[in-house]
Amino acid sequence: MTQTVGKRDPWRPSEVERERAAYRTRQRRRSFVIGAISTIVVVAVVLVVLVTSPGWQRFHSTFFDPHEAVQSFPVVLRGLWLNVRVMVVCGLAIAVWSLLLAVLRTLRGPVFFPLRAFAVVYVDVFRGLPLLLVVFLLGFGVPALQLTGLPNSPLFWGGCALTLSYSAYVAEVLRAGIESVHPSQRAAARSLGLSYRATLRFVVLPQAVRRVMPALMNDLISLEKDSALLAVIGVVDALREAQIREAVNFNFTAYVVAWPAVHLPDDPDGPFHRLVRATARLPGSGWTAVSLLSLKGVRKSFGAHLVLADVSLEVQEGACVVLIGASGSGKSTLLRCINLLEVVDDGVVELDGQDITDPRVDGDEVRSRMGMVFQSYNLFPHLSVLQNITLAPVRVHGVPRAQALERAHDVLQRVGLADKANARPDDLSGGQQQRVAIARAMVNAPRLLLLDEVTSALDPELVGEVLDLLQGLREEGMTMVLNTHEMGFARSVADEVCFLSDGVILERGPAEEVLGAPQQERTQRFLSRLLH
Ligand SMILES: Nc1ncnc2c1ncn2[C@@H]1O[C@H](COP(=O)(O)OP(=O)(O)OP(=O)(O)O)[C@@H](O)[C@H]1O
Repeated sequence: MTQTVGKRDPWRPSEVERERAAYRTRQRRRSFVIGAISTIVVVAVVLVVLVTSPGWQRFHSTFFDPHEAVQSFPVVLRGLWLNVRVMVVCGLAIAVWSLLLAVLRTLRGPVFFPLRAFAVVYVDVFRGLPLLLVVFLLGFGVPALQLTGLPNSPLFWGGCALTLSYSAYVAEVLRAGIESVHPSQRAAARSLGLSYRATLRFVVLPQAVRRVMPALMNDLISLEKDSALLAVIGVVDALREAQIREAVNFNFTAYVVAWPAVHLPDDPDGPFHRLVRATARLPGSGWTAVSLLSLKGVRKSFGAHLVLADVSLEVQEGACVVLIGASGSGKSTLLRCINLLEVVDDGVVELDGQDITDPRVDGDEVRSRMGMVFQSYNLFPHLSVLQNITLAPVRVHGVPRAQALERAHDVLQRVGLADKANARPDDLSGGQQQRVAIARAMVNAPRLLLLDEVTSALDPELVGEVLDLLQGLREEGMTMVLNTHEMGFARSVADEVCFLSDGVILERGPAEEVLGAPQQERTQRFLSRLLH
């Protein structure tokens, strides 16, 4: 346990760090002020040039003179208003339809083949057809069929043409965004118990949309400009009005759019301790060893590559089991199978006596009872530390937001990062990010904590802070299964060490036995390689 009484708190920012942060804030403010002043100056210059130009009177009377107005609204502006309405309504329809197409295209597995195929064909067909042709076909073709029940308005069909055509392009942009989000983000969300839909909504899409925003803005501006094409089927928009007025020979619509510190808890009766004890140990003063997790004959392969051949393991309530083994021996795969992030080919995984590999079991619910921490943290970069931690409690467990925030502050305090609640993950050091990831996995007091090489992405000096934290959890009785290459850490936390080789647990036992006096020749070789 780290003792901080009488010493500088190592997790609090130093004077130098505070000064650097203040300097960065001052720089940001200065850039903002310079940017704002430059913008105002440029806009003012453009306005002065416009208003003092020789053609200003004609320009003004064309667009703003009330004598040119129909129904007290200047006709060109009336056309522009139509453009804006088309853009808003079509924009919304395109957003919904293209998102659906993009998601359909990213579905995997043979069950979704027809939906995926539909989306592929749709996108290819509509991207191949000239927009003008679609406008003609729908704007003239459908009303000509005189089908009962369908509107005859060219504006309606023109809007449909824009929506159908643009959705194909926007769907591809969104798909690129969705696929650009690293799979580890999905794994992290699923490990928190978020359903496929919730993962898409709260983790994948916010990041995807942010990345493709510039491309989406291009499409929105193009949509505004292309709404002028509806003139060919008799819709009188701003450009058409302007042509009728013989006033301008530039695309007014486009112009308008362009303006427009690890403190291990000092208070063992504090809320965090109680939370952990309540779930990690059985009630009463005594410690009753109960098998929380049980693996029987687990088998997993990727294609022809057999990774787990036959793994059986019992993890007692409150125990810490450490998996060791050569790189590629299947340690991470085993953790992912326990967390149902991978589907086992054969065998049984039981949590609290329930067979969680049964296909009828709700995987999201099972995952929400476990916490998983990943080697590369897998924090959600678009959310603050606090939002990362409260996402699962609020969205999966239905905890009221205020209560979730309170819990989040508790765990942040616990991992020594109370002052980083509003920071973004990218603004934290590796060790701090990993502590946030542990806080995120801990916030719902999981029955079981899975830790996948949580220190291997860290600099040696940052490793200590994470190991201290895990050591503290271990002492509080949290049930943990972890894999690590840190043999010192394994020795200090493990109740049992399992050596994985060739898809099986080749040797297991108390840390001092397996690490100190291994029986198997392969374990001896592995350990001696680590030491030299
Ligand atoms: N999704 C996947 N598709 C195909 N092969 C995979 C996949 N995930 C893991 N593997 C393979 O399974 C084997 C075991 O990988 P795993 O990550 O479980 O090993 P590990 O023991 O955790 O290794 P390390 O200590 O290097 O992290 C490796 O050969 C890896 O290439």
